Amino acid sequence: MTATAHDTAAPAGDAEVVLRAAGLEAGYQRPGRHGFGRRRVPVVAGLDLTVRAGRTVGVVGESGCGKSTLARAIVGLIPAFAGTIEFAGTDLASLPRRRRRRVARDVQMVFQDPYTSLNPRMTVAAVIAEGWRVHPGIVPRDREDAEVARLLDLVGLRPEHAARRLHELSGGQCQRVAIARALALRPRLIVCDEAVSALDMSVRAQILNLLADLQAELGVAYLFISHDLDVVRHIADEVAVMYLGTVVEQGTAEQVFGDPRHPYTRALLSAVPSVRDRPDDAAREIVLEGEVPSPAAPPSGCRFRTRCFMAAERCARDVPELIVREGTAHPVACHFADADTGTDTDAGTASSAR
Ligand SMILES: Nc1ncnc2c1ncn2[C@@H]1O[C@H](COP(=O)(O)OP(=O)(O)OP(=O)(O)O)[C@@H](O)[C@H]1O
Repeated sequence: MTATAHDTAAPAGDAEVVLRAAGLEAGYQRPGRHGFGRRRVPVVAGLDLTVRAGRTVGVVGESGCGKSTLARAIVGLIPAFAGTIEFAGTDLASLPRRRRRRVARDVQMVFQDPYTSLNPRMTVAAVIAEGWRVHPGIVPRDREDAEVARLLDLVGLRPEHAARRLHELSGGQCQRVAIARALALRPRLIVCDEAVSALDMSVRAQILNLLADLQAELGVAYLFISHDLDVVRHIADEVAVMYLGTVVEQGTAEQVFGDPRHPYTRALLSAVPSVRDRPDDAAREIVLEGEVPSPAAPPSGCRFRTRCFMAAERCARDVPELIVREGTAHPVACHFADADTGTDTDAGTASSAR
């Protein structure tokens, strides 16, 4: 792997905002109590997030914390229950379905498994051109073959690949096709949901480098969702740490990896010393006990408190806002974000503070 994206990137604050989610709630419907009616379960709950033009925001968190649900809400696969998803000045969350579909071409998604997200029996050319049927006027019909060839070249495939069917390609080649398909609509933002997780290490590095090159060339922004901190460390300019449907810490990659302030971020990073900016300084491993609680019955106050080694009485009462606090340089949703528990905490094991 080459230099990480944020080694060379310009400061985050100066680029235009392409996506801003505020107080976002999204999730699923479940049968109501005693089997009557249906009730909404907000898996994403009051989430704030900003993505700037041409930048990459990595979203990390344990399995089940709502990363995929966030992705699905942003691209419009599921509706928002509340809050806003402002994209280039328009609130996508409040648009009627039809108009939303029109804006949708600007926000594309690449899924983890191209074999299930795309039709393996279709030719590569048909997969790439499919979006042009839904959003006519992007490429004239008589220019489509040339545009497919250009997109294939862009993602490192040969023109001959156009006639092949997806099931004839390797996983890495399929993911390149999925990226070409997303780029075919000339989006400003691509949501990558575990887009390299199913790939071998060497192919993974190739696809990450491809994404970085495409960003430098086209200025596309990525919301890059991954449970793999090493991958996010490599590709992200900024990092948002998610726990039980909310962002608990967000900052530049240097801030989050070099000076993690939320106890949940500290616990995640302590398990992967290779991603720490200052590995010598890292706390010994903080073992998080238990699982992420059900989004249907989240803890009161701070959602992380039931697994937190720093939890106090106040945490059960007051919801901590995601704000820059005294002693922190970036937003953290913890009442005790300024407490120094860095190297020598008594936090060998997360105690329960129920
Ligand atoms: N279609 C669905 N219907 C009901 N609940 C769902 C559905 N999809 C996800 N959930 C619930 O939403 C919560 C978050 O799931 P989500 O897949 O968004 O998390 P994640 O962080 O992406 O985890 P993973 O990396 O394992 O996919 C989980 O409690 C899950 O059970």
